[in-house]
Amino acid sequence: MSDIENLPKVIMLARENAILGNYVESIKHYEDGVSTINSFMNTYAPRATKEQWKVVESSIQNELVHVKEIVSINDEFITSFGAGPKSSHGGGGKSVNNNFPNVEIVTPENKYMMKPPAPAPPPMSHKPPTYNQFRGGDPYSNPKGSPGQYFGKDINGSNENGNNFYVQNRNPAHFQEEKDPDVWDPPSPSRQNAMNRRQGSKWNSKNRKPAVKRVASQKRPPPMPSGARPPKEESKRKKNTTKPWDAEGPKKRGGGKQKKAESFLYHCYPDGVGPDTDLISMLEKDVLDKNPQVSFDDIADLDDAKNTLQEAVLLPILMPHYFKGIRRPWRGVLLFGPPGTGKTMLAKAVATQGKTTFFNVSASSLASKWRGESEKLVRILFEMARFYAPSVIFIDEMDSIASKRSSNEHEANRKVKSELLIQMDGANVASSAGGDEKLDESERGKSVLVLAATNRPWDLDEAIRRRLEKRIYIPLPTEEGLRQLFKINLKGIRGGEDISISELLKKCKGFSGADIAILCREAAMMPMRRKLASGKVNFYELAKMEKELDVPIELQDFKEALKNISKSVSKDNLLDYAKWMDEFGCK
Ligand SMILES: Nc1ncnc2c1ncn2[C@@H]1O[C@H](COP(=O)(O)OP(=O)(O)OP(=O)(O)O)[C@@H](O)[C@H]1O
Repeated sequence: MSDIENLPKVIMLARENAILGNYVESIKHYEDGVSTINSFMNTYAPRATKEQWKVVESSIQNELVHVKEIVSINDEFITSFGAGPKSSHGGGGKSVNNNFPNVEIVTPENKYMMKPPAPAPPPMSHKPPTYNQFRGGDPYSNPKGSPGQYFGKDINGSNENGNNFYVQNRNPAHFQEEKDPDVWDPPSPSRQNAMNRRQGSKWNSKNRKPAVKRVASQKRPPPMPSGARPPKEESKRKKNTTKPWDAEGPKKRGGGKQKKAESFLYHCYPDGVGPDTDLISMLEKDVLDKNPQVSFDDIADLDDAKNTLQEAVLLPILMPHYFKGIRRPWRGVLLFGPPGTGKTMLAKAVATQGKTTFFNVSASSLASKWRGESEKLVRILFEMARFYAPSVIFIDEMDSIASKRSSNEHEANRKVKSELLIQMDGANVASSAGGDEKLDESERGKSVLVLAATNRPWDLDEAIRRRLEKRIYIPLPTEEGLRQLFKINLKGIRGGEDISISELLKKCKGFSGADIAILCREAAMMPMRRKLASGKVNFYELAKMEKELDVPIELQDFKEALKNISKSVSKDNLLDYAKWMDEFGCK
């Protein structure tokens, strides 16, 4: 616990060191902070607060990424100007640069002898501080985008004289004669690299080559954005599909460095920093579900759907040679049906059983939260899925991003939809009709399956519908299904002798799996509610009676609970599903 209490102090040190240019120290403190949060989340943190801790962790990670970015750009700058040892790591740097013999470099000692620098040109990039600095921002102010601004309004990046250490020590503007502010220099190699990093993301549509289906003879396209540094030897190696979160993996392969290269982020950017670091980190953190842990046995009923999914996902992985040509794996599978019938559980079970990497994407969050970046996000998502293949990309609420096209549709929506179509066409390495014959051994079985779910299949865009080749109806549970649902939900809970399942089944006709789960939860709380309603105890006294309240659930409890709960799917709704199933569904 004491570690977590020290967290604010650690982060404060990390920020202060970043501002003072002591990046090694800063990174060390940030990493300490992140690991403190992680171990706290895994041990003491109350369940209810975990989401909030994740947010805190993510924002600290972001700051860490930016500090690393500054270090990397500084190193690059220093290398290209031959400025000797890597001063960006916290050292002072030389006062004279041998490549620029007539030009003094500003140090804290000689800074007041310098001429005021040329006014800064208009900012090109709205984001990281390093760009302003490379563009010759005014070092005697705290420029927009300085580390001070970057690390929070309450922290300024200045020393006691009001000057910004970082900018003073590293700004190329100081190395130059006074210039016409309206005339910009051509970018230096290092500046050009920096610009390319931001602008040259391969996921930006204008930089992107048209999606091409890969065949065996074509190797994976180079993942690095143009202009960024070439990947180090480690990441150039043949793709390793061992999951990075596999605890045994790195040990077997001998160390943390390799583990890094196996993550998609480090695969794209060997030093962990690049224009799309934020998006990749977000996807790795929020969308990549490392451990869905749902088995088919946890799911009641739905035998047909289970068999179809096993055939669609598991068999192609197990028998890749059989699933080629006309038997090639499905490109996409749609699970449709009323809400709360187990579609998400099925998708997770498929991923768990197939030991595939599971990407759990909620379409609405993809469309709204990342508006503007959604299209790029889709591209990175599929690229990441290919990297971690075999993978399952589960897109819940598919209708919300892939609804029918209309003339007054928002441009952003249209773009996301088109991107989805392009990516689905190229998603499955083994799905191209002719190319799969040429696939080499390592590519076989490394498929990416798009598994989509919707409660409104009739709203889907036709082109998307066509790519979801297998469309499986997930209906309300049958009577046997309801029986299994009670069994699953009441596992580990004592039931009174008087509970008649057949009586309950009659009352629960038309209930979904989610309705049954809620009913069982309500019934299990009834003894506690009765005690409270008797008026004999208050909340505090109740809290001391935990053992006394843990009594078997009785039929009466279910009857009481049924007064508060009713089915959530209407008959009309069921007719709509049946109609759509007749027209477009697969048996
Ligand atoms: N067949 C089932 N077997 C076991 N539990 C089920 C089943 N169907 C639903 N449930 C229960 O309902 C909850 C919701 O299920 P799930 O999220 O898979 O439904 P869904 O069909 O994806 O719903 P939605 O369409 O609203 O997203 C589960 O957490 C589980 O408790």
